[in-house]
Amino acid sequence: MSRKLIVGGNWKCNGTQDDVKRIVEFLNKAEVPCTNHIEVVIAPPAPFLPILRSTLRSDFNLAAQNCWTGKGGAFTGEISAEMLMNLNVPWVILGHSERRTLLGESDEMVAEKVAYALSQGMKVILCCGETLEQREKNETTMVVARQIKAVADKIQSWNNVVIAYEPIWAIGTGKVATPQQAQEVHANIRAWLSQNVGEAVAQAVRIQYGGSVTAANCKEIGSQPDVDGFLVGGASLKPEFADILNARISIRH
Ligand SMILES: O=C(CO)COP(=O)(O)O
Repeated sequence: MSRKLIVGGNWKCNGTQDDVKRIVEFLNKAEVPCTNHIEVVIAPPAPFLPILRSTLRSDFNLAAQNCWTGKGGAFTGEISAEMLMNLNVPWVILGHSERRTLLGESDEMVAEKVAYALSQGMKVILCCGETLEQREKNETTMVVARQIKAVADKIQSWNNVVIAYEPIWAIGTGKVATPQQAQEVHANIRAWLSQNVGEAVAQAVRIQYGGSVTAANCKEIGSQPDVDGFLVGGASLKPEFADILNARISIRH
């Protein structure tokens, strides 16, 4: 089955207004030869969403990096899915390992967020991934399955969900997973979905790889059959992000 590629740029908690101008400039100039075959989703820090909405090219979409578990209200510091929809921000990244580990988001909380965002018509990039210690103990498959099961238990449809496999040991470390390591986990995620949700969902859900992706290493990882794109952190703030968008395409098409 052919799945449309999806590449995300997760800026995390980085950038100033000047950086935004500079980044939008190179994004708007980037030549992406075949937007029919690739979806691009940019996730700036929340305060910059409106300026990106009005200055970023319209064929690139926007994502928030988090949202609340339910309807907005007395939740100081939070952002609701309704607000994001109101701002024309259709995507949200949920369950990023930085939020799981630094802010204590549990599998259940992430699953609640995913279910609520979907109920409001949003599209979700659901992150999962193991620590180095878990990988060394051969727990990768179990950990990733547990993270995905929590969500599977709470949602009816996977139509608007993309999974991002981001091994924690590869995030921001320069230590990228080998193409074989990425492919193995992606194939295991698909096998889990096939057994527990259904074969059609397993074949249709897109799975991105994230963790130290650069223009130099993305071709090899992206050539794996179960890798449907990337979630890029550090390199998404640099002009090389445009090369990542193009590099992947030249392999499959
Ligand atoms: O966490 C990531 C994307 O969500 C990956 O970050 P880096 O590309 O900086 O390793």
